[in-house]
Amino acid sequence: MIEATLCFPLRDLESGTEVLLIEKRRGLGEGWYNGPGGKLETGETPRECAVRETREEVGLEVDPRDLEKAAELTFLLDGAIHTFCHVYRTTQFAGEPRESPEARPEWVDVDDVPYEQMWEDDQLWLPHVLAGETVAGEFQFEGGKPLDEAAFVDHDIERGVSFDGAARANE
Ligand SMILES: Nc1[nH]c(=O)nc2c1ncn2[C@H]1C[C@H](O)[C@@H](COP(=O)(O)OP(=O)(O)OP(=O)(O)O)O1
Repeated sequence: MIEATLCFPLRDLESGTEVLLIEKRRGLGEGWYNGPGGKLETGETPRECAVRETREEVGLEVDPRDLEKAAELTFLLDGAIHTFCHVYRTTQFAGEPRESPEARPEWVDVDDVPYEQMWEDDQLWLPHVLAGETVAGEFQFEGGKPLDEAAFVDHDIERGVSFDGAARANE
């Protein structure tokens, strides 16, 4: 099982709230929009991974304490857990987004997210994450690897979950 993260930086403008998305240039979901993120490295906590990936992919500095846990997503492929993903949002960050070999960053109005150019499951959970809610979701894919070529067949979503338990405070 792969453990991974996604991070959604948010900024408030007079015109509304924007989220920093990336157009992914390589790896799983290449060519699609997502948040900065990636796989945990050995010995790393999910928060540390989200901070590192956000720095590596778009050059923003985030303090792990400013990351708000927004979702836990389980992606199953042919009945087995393929990826467990920790999702964070933050309104606190330093620096200006810049391109990297992995990602092209783009600020997007939260009401104008390009769901048709994203993982099919994103439209089911990301609107809640961007609205400040918490989500636990399970998403089933079928048809063999890789996950981004498999068919999205079923899902189960719980909203308003708590991630504040002592054991999970640092996740
Ligand atoms: N169904 C799905 N919906 C979604 O929104 N993001 C998904 C997803 N399945 C995987 N991801 C994300 C989670 C994680 O951020 C990323 C993992 O992709 P990769 O395995 O290609 O890792 P990356 O290459 O981005 O990371 P590193 O290799 O660790 O730099 O894809």
